[in-house]
This record gives sequence, C-alpha cells and structure tokens, in this order.
Amino acid sequence: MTDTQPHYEDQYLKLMRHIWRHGDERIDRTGVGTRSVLGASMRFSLADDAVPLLTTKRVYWKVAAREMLWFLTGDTNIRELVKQGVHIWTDWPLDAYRRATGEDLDRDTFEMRIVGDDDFAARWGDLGPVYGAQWVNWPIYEPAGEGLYRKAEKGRNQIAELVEAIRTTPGSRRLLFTGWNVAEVPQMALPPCHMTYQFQVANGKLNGLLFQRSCDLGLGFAFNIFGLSMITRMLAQQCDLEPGEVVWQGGDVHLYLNHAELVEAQMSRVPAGAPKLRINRRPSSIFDYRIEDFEVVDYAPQAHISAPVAV
Ligand SMILES: Nc1nc(=O)c2c([nH]1)NC[C@@H]1CN(c3ccc(C(=O)N[C@@H](CCC(=O)O)C(=O)O)cc3)CN21
Ligand SMILES: O=c1ccn([C@H]2C[C@H](O)[C@@H](COP(=O)(O)O)O2)c(=O)[nH]1
Repeated sequence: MTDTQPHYEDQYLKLMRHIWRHGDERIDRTGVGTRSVLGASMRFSLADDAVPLLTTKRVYWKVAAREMLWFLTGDTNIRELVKQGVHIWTDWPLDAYRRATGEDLDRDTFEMRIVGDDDFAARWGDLGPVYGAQWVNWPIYEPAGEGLYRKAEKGRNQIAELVEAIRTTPGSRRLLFTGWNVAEVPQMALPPCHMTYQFQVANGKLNGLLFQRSCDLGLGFAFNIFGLSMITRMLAQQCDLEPGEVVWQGGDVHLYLNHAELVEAQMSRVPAGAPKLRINRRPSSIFDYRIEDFEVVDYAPQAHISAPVAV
C-alpha cells in the first residue's frame, strides 16, 4: 500500500489534528484540561474480518477485549479484571479509597488487596451500577401490593433481548442497548461514556453504531472502537449475519493537554496495514465467548506510546 491511498485511520488522525489545533481549551472535571469539540463521526468496514485497530501506536486490544467480556458478565467489581492483569479501571476505586480513608495506598498494594481479600474487594472494588449492570440486568420494579413496588430479582437483559430481536425482527429500528440509566447515574463511579449501541441489518450484514457522549481521543477511543467492532462481530456471528460496518459518533470529543507527546508522535506517523479480527469458535450464546476465541492477525503497529489517564 502506498502513502497516497486513504487508510481507515486517516479519519482518526484528521480529527486528532483538528481538535489539537482548533478545539476549545478548557479545564474539565478532572482538572487536567482538554481541547474539545462537540460532535464527530467516523466509519470503518468490518468486511473480511477487518478491524479498525489504530496502527500509529500499539493498542493492547486484549485488554479492551477482556473489558468487553467482563461487561457481558454483568460484573461491576474490578476484581475479575485485576485478576486478569487488566488495570484500566483501578484508578477510580483507588481514588475513592484514598479520599475516604486518607491513606495514600499505592496502586499495586491496592490491587493485591482487591484480589486477596473478599471483604476488601466487596467494599472498595465496586464501580456502582455501571455498564455490565445495565446491559444485562437493568433493574425493573414490580408491584408489591398496596401501591408499593419492589426491585425484581432479575432485571432486563438488554443483550439477550437484542440477540433475539436481531434474529426475529431484523428490519427493526429498535435494535439497541444503552448504559445510560438516568435513575442510577448518580450511583456510578463514572457515568457511561460509550453509552448507546445501535444495530442495523442490511443486505444480510450487521452494521453497528456507537454514540459516545464523552471521548478521550488519545486513550479511550482506541479501546472503544475495538469494543464496538468486537460486539458487532459477536452479534453478527450469533445471528448468522456477515459483519458490515461500524459507525462511531462522539459527543464531547477531546484531547487532554497532558497528552501532547502522544498527539505529536501519532500525528507524525503514517498509518499502515490492515489488521484482522478472527473469532475462532462459535460459542452457543453471546455470553459464552472467552478471550481465547479472539485473535488479531496482520497487526504490525508502530511502537506503543504511553500517556497518563485523567481520573
Ligand atoms: N480519562 C479517561 N480516559 C479513558 O479512556 C477512560 C477513563 N478516563 N475512565 C474510565 C475508562 C477507563 N479506560 C481506560 C483507562 C486507561 C487506559 C490506559 O491507560 N491505556 C493504556 C495502557 C493500557 C494497559 O497498559 O493495559 C494504553 O496505552 O492504551 C485505557 C482506557 C477508558 N476510560
Ligand atoms: O470508555 C471510555 C470511558 C471513559 N472515557 C473518557 C472520556 C472522558 O475523558 C472521561 C470521562 O469523564 P466524564 O467527565 O465523565 O466525561 O473518560 C472514554 O473515552 N472512554
């Protein structure tokens, strides 16, 4: 491939350049500061197993894949992630722990306690009713007599219902799930960023769209676009459809001011290659995938660039 042919990642670099040059600079919730725009869109083909992994830096796609599988279990405690060596959610419970106790525990010790101590994990490892809880167990309430209501033992499983809906009503315009449970947002460690996923069947292919209300373009995006592609591929496989394309739509899309090195480095690099995501087994349901089922081939990215995460 020559440099003059468009590469799927050009869209990303173009948006990065635009935000870095023209984004509105402000102090955000984290105090780090961002340059930001409202509204952006990108689309990527999933045909022939294509997957929109960034190539201008190495993306640890297995971390993102483990996170996606964790969401699908309905779990909201970081313990299972930490056990698998996934550290991307640790900073939020750790921050809550430090603020509550005044103890300046380091991250490794905190993670060791989360894994080794049941009570500690239960008390400090939970993120509140975030993604997984809403995706597979959205709370519902049932009448308990005398005008009273109680929380039903089992909530709505949006993912199971979605699989069924894609299979039975593929022409539907209601093929979606969302993590944005207005009533429960205040209890979440972080309100969902990748908040609404919508799907469409066209020509025997499944297309997936994500609305992400808030996007850390330097760090979170690489994971979010992989996650969108992965869930679209899994749903397609479960519904006997071919993968079509994914559409990503961002609300507040921003670059953190302390990501200057990453931004400059990525903008100076040229995207190359066409990685593919293989799913090597057809599990009996959307909830039975394992990390070993996924494989990325033909991925030869440029070197990883680390950048601090704003908490
Ligand atoms: N500021 C911010 N950005 C995010 O992307 C983000 C949040 N907060 N809060 C919640 C989750 C956590 N996510 C994260 C957190 C950290 C990394 C991160 O540090 N990624 C590094 C290394 C990953 C690793 O070593 O495993 C990377 O280079 O991708 C990525 C996503 C995505 N979300
Ligand atoms: O999957 C994710 C999760 C989080 N982010 C980013 C987007 C923002 O930078 C922060 C969240 O802060 P808010 O103040 O709640 O918007 O995390 C992401 O990009 N992807």
